[in-house]
Amino acid sequence: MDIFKVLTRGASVKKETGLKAKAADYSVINEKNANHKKDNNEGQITKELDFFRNKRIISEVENGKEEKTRENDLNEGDDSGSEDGEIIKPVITNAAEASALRKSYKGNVSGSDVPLPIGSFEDLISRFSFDKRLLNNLVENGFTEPTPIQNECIPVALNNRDILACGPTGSGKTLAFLIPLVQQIIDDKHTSGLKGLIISPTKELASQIFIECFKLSHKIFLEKKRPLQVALLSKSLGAKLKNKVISDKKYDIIISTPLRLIDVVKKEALDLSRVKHLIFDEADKLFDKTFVEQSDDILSACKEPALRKAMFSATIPSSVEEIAQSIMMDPIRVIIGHKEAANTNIEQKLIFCGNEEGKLIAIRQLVQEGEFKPPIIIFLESIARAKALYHELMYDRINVDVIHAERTVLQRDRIIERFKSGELWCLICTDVLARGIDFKGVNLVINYDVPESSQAYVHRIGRTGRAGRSGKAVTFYTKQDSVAIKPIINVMKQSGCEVSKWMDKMAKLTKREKESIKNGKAHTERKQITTVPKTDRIKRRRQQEMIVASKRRKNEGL
Ligand SMILES: Nc1ncnc2c1ncn2[C@@H]1O[C@H](COP(=O)(O)OP(=O)(O)OP(=O)(O)O)[C@@H](O)[C@H]1O
Repeated sequence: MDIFKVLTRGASVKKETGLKAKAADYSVINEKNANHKKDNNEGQITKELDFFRNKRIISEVENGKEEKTRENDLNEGDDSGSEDGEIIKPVITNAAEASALRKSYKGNVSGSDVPLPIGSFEDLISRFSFDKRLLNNLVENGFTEPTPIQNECIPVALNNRDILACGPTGSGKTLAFLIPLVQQIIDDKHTSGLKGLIISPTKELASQIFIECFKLSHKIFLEKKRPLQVALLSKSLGAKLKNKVISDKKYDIIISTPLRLIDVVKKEALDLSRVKHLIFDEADKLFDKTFVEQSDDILSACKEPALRKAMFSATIPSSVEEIAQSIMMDPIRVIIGHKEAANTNIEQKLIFCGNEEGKLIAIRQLVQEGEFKPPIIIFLESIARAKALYHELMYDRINVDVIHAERTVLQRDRIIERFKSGELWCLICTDVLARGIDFKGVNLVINYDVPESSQAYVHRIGRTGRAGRSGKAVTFYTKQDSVAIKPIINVMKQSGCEVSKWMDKMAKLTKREKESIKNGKAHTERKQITTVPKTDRIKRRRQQEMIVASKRRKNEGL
């Protein structure tokens, strides 16, 4: 069967054999690996985020139903602590072992009194009296060995130190801040109220962090057999807090976007004065011009003198480092890999398309050549362009949908769920999904439009090649991208990709060009996306208008 037919196959075909089986089975594309992939992905989909189950969890947490289940769980026995006296020897016991381990994953850790990294999760038991229930939750979720960013950041946080951490996309930064946070809440079980606050730039990412945190704190009880309470600050929870339907003392950890949090704090519905651990995920985004004021407001509302602060991202430009150094107390800086590079599991490629029409032709060529292997994410620079490409690819009968800020939360959730389950093969989006979102099996990322900065590029292509998997990223560029493409070539070089001589020569940025990129002026206005001749477009629009008018007449009973 040719690849184009496979791609344009509708969801109805999948229903015959069941969603999971189909989601797992890209067999037509890679027949050799069919069985292997099927086994892997089936497990992954059931274990991974069943999105509607997650939605239920969010609302059950708000409505308190979850507590009942957890109370029942309590009767199954609390095996926290290490009362059985079993002593597990830490794997990393001295500076020489630490240095060898760091060398193996190109870790650069600096600051005063840097603690030894952990060599395994078991190390935590002997070194930090780690909660066994928490360790069990890690293992039950399939996390048996720490990733490098976790090797380093967990002991730093458990030593109650401020952290500035930078590690590749998809390398496990979420657990690197969640594991010590949950342990610290357990250790602090005698004080009630909000102690841990995690800030994320988007709702989707906040929701993903919440689910991870929820799984990690499963069956963990604090003083008086009270379950550890985690919440996502959703619109409805915000309203309940404002109306005092729920007490703001109820939760131990809250995950939120900046604006929603500030809204609730300003209405005095949530008190941040006792927060002891404040974590900024995607910190460079939260301290750029879009969010810096809100982040500052949050910092001011957290009045606890011993407040521990942590910043995590795959990209930390020097401007953010400066801010971090000014707001943190004697921080430890953890860098895994090269700070300016992308994840080395991603094969990166540039395609010159000449002009805008050339980009559509390039996509069709990828399809023809069998390079368009789902699941695929395509990034564009604006909502209008994302919508336009969606219509073009729909017209080509590709199994595609689009996410951007104008779609409702419900629409966005549904599309993400369909993409995660494998029902939807190609997802078009703006930068709203560029950061943090963990779609595990993405095969290919296409930058239909050159991203506005090297950081945006690293995050966009980081939606593939996650958790040790490999992935591909293709960036289209035209004559008008001659400046904007330069930082991308530099990232490719830093990530160890082969760069031809002419590309290398082209990558050198003048002072003026650097300035124009910094001010977002490297792009000029792009031409509309379409390969359909103007007369055909007018014909299509007229047809559409006639259909709408006919429907309206029918509704009006004419
Ligand atoms: N110790 C571990 N063992 C196995 N898998 C892990 C481990 N830690 C994290 N993962 C998995 O790795 C994937 C990527 O993790 P995560 O989303 O935290 O990456 P990230 O570094 O925050 O990426 P990004 O920079 O894109 O936000 C997730 O699917 C997560 O479940």
